[in-house]
Amino acid sequence: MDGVIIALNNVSKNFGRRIILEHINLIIKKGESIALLGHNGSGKSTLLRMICGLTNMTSGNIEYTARLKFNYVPEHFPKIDLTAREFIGYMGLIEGMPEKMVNDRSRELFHEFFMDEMMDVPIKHLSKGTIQKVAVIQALLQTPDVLLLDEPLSGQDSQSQMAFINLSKELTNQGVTVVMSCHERYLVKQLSHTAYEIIDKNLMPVNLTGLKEIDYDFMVFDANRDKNIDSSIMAGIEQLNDFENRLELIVRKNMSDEVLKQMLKDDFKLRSMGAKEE
Ligand SMILES: Nc1ncnc2c1ncn2[C@@H]1O[C@H](COP(=O)(O)OP(=O)(O)OP(=O)(O)O)[C@@H](O)[C@H]1O
Repeated sequence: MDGVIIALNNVSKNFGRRIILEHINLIIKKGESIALLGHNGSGKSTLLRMICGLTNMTSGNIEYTARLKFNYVPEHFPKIDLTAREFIGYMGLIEGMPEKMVNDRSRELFHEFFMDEMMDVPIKHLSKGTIQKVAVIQALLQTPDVLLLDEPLSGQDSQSQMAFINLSKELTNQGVTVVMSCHERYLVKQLSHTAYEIIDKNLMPVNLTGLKEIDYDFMVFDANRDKNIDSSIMAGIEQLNDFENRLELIVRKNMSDEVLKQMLKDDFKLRSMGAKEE
């Protein structure tokens, strides 16, 4: 088939006697962006790791049409003493890049991810979302053929999520294939050409046109440590990002009025509100 670089044929994975993935078939094309959805523990990371050979499959096979350079960004990254700049510098040198090239490229990437201020902070003191950015920056120092990302958007504020989505589009335009696991269902249509959901050990295609029908609003409130969000509006909140000084809510549009009224009634102070950018 045209442009196919990886084909998973009937791939299954067991851990001990537990079946995690069963008879998975998946075609991956050059320059494609694929999102993997699925609840916690459904097997998204396992699938990503099998694609790049970090985890063995129990049965089935994976065909690669060429020798591919993979970069894999795990969900969890060790909390080390090195600063983000030092770490990226060492990784670039290990990859065999000239020092100037590493410095120029990393400065550019730190800037794109709003990390100029944090380059010299030891990684162990950075938040989960920021550490995830460092891992992504490392993976982008040299453009791979296939970039595998485990939940790159979790813990990121909306601005960084958008920066990441734009960067990911640039990469796929350059012919890089991006496969990522993602919990942010509302971002999938902007992020990916194709999406699958792992349901009951199987890979099911997600209808992206269907996802388009859900519209979201974006609300930012001042953080209020003394208050909890009322359980009656939780069903309308697609995602909640709790930052030190603010609370970001991605809200289903049809429940926006209800969510806003309840939040104001509960003394949360609204900072800004708008339609979620496409
Ligand atoms: N090395 C391992 N040994 C045994 N069980 C494992 C191992 N790695 C993963 N599992 C189990 O396999 C299942 C799938 O895990 P995986 O990390 O792939 O899920 P996930 O969809 O990425 O989850 P999350 O969204 O929480 O990151 C989980 O039940 C997990 O506990």
